[in-house]
Amino acid sequence: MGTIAKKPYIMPALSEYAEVAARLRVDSVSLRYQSPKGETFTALDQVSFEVPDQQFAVIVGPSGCGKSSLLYLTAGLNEPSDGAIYVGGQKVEGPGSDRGMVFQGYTLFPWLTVRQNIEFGLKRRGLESSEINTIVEFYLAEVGLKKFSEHYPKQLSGGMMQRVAIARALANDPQILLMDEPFGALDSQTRLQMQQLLLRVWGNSKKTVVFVTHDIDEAILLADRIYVMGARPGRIKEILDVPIERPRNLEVVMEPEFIRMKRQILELLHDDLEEVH
Ligand SMILES: Nc1ncnc2c1ncn2[C@@H]1O[C@H](COP(=O)(O)OP(=O)(O)OP(=O)(O)O)[C@@H](O)[C@H]1O
Repeated sequence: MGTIAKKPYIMPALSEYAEVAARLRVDSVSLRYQSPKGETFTALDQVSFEVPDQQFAVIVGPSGCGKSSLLYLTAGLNEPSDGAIYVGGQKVEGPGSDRGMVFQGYTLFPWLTVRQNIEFGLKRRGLESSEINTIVEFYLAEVGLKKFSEHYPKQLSGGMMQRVAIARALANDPQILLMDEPFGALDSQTRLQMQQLLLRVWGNSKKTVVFVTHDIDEAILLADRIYVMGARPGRIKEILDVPIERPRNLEVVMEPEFIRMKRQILELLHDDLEEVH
């Protein structure tokens, strides 16, 4: 008797840690589509993974493995048949401004100028006009479009439009940026420039990014971690950390580690193709 025991520090359960540390948590997500004939097609089967805060996650996989479906579910544009997705610990139950989206098709409002496109979400959120101005000026400079602020989308190149889309998404200060083949429609030169721009902007904003691509070079150049998917049904086959130092420039493709990873990913994708045939 006598000494009063100090109240012990109780460690949060592991799952609580996971929710705090993981900006995105995909928990046993399955997605089934119904064909017009009533047949069920499993697009995603029990997919589970986490993306830690501030990480650049890249999803690669063969065509039809469910990469876009996964992003749409995370965006809240579709609902999983089973399982759940959490962003910042909150279950996704519909679209929300906590998730910024940049997709391949140019999704700018054609009737609004570059400036108006970027400020659109900020106005809707009711921010003061001086604050809106500061944010818009910052992101115009970030993506190098200050001189084009009064242009309309049809006056811009594809790369410039995607720069506006990135600025617009980041201006809303989302928890996570979802990017579905954002550079897929660009010529190879512009694509390389956009990759460097994105790395610079991401380095400054340190947002969590989930980026879908077919391009293995692009995946290794950008990612902290690569999620390799397999098809039929869509699932995560392998999660690979990219142990290449940042900042990364185009020369990185010559590094032995880059070549080793590229070979590893190609083998994983090749296995998947063989499983189908
Ligand atoms: N609305 C839908 N109804 C039925 N099936 C669908 C629907 N949307 C997608 N699918 C199917 O689900 C699977 C996954 O599609 P998804 O577009 O997510 O794949 P993906 O990996 O992004 O493909 P890609 O790389 O070719 O864009 C495909 O087989 C596709 O045909």
